[in-house]
Amino acid sequence: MSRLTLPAPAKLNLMLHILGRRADGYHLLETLFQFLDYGDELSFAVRDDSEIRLHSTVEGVPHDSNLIVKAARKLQALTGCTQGADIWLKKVLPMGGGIGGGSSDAATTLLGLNHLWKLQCSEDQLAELGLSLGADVPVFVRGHAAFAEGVGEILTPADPEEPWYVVLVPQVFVSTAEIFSHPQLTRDSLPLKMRPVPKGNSRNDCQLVVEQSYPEVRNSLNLLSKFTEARLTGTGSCVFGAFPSKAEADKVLALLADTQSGFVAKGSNVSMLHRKLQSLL
Ligand SMILES: C[C@@](CO)(OP(=O)(O)O)[C@H](O)COP(=O)(O)OP(=O)(O)OC[C@H]1O[C@@H](n2ccc(N)nc2=O)[C@H](O)[C@@H]1O
Ligand SMILES: Nc1ncnc2c1ncn2[C@@H]1O[C@H](COP(=O)(O)OP(=O)(O)O)[C@@H](O)[C@H]1O
Repeated sequence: MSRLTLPAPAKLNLMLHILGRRADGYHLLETLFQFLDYGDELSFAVRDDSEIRLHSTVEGVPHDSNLIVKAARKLQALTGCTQGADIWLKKVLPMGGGIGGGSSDAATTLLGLNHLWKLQCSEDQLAELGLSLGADVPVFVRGHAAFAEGVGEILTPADPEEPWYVVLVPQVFVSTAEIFSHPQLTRDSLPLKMRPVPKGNSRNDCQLVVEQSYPEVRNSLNLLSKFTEARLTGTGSCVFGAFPSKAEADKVLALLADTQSGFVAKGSNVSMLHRKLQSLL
């Protein structure tokens, strides 16, 4: 049986402002998403029965709770598809790092199985289905860098610069729910009136609270700040800084390698998943 292998790229939140809170407790955001040419890898093979089997384990995540399995089952339910899938995951992205690994895995599953099962669901349908799995899934389904509003689901395509990034991975798990329920979180940023995001607006409103709660994150920010402006992505724990070339980013990562885990990756406004899918058509 032939396998379809697809990437599930990471994302960065190049800025993140919190404007308020909805009645259901979810926070209203303005954030700029960009992809990285770096991520997990998923392989899919069609099954003739309707089973969804993920053959790789993700630490701490039971099979049926994995966003990959949930995405596949939701797609079957939406379309009435009677085929199943064997799925393999090569996990590269750190979990709970604010770089969207779980959401990206879910989006790759939706697009990959839509292709393999020949469902012809529209991008709008898949993005809507994706939103029911997580606020970050739709941007991965769309595959273009975007300015996001609402809880992250109202997307306007954007084309920020595509530098090389050093991404540091502090060895702590930051819970998104914990940060969003923190009493000291800033929740009153004013909406931006201009697009693209004007210079000087790249702050992340979660950063202060995360730095206060996690000294490892503060330490990584301080170290990277010696070379370039360093910021938190999402609710962390990962921090990142931009460089004009791979060589410069590699050099900085090497200088920090004694105490820091991390990687170097190129920013990309078209996700590598979509580039790969395009090449299959
Ligand atoms: C903050 C962002 C920015 O990209 O990224 P991450 O750091 O998680 O990658 C996302 O909006 C994360 O969205 P998502 O990944 O769907 O969040 P979840 O883990 O499902 O949310 C966990 C909890 O955080 C709170 N939450 C989440 C998103 C949001 N806009 N407002 C919230 O208040 C809710 O209490 C929710 O139950
Ligand atoms: N395929 C998956 N990969 C990673 N995490 C997953 C996956 N499926 C479910 N999860 C759950 O989603 C949580 C958030 O994961 P992840 O998307 O990597 O972090 P973040 O939202 O901070 O970028 C994990 O802690 C895990 O419990």
